[in-house]
Amino acid sequence: MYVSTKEILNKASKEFYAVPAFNINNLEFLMKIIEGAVEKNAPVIIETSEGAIKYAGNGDIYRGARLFVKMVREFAETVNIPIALHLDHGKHMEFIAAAIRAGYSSVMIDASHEPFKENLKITKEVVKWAHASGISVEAELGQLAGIEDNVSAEKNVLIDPEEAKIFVEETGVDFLAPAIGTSHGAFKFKGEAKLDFERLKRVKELTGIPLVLHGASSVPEKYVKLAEEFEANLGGAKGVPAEEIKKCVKLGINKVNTDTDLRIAFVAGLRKHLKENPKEFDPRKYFKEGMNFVKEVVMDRLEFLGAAGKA
Ligand SMILES: O=C(COP(=O)(O)O)N(O)CCCCO
Ligand code: NA
Ligand SMILES: [Zn+2]
Repeated sequence: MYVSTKEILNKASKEFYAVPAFNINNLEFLMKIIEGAVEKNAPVIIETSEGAIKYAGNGDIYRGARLFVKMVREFAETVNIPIALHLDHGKHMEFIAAAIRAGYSSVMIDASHEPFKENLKITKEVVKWAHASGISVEAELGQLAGIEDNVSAEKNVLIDPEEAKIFVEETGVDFLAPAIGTSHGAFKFKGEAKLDFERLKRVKELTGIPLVLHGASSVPEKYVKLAEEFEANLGGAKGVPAEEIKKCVKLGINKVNTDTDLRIAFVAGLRKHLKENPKEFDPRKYFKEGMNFVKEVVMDRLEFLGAAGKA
């Protein structure tokens, strides 16, 4: 079923589990995410960045958004698990407009780089606009950047729980992404992962709404090593250990954004298959191994987040 993201996340928030939000840019990743979620009988959120929409629409934003809605709806309407489609890191109004018009389940307005008052103002407007079309909204407070030696980067990027309370009350936003020390991509921490759990706990207590963890890829050793065996150069790649993410779920994280792990899993399989099958030129064959690794990551994440069996 194609459902609202709010429906999926409110249930997760009540029962203290989390649902992964997997980024896609193409059919292949979408196929394996859905396959994995069906096998785990789990809800799943598909998300696309502005870049993915530009890529799919070959520069035509509305066409790209529409294409993803049609692809995801086609899968959702033929399987028995709840599936939502979310615009990730909506920063420009034309993408938010296209996502709302195309029929996305939810949109993120990411104005976290703006000062608090400005972020609040912009988010409040987008909430009014999206809610008028029955679409839920995610926003971000604080900025995604690692914690170096337990103090946040000079820009004080971690979320302020008191500000979060005001922000949620004033904007009516449906879910919130608190910056607690993670960052995007494959090189998240210099030393060990450092997340500010106390801060997360406070934000949940003061806002009481579903929370989103960005930069939540674990960068599993298994796929990094395999990719490097086949000439990839991912030295220094480091993610958030699953145990740390599970602690975040216990403290109120309900949506866990995952992009990098799928990319690394896929490229490991692709590199391996191409190297081992120099005669192969059928994409349905040489994409297979990487697609199967994507499915492995999907199923493992659905399991450890507690979403398995919750469809
Ligand atoms: O928060 C995340 C997931 O971040 P990651 O998968 O890199 O940990 N996203 O919003 C996905 C898009 C960011 C680029 O990767
Ligand atoms: Na998002
Ligand atoms: Zn993110």
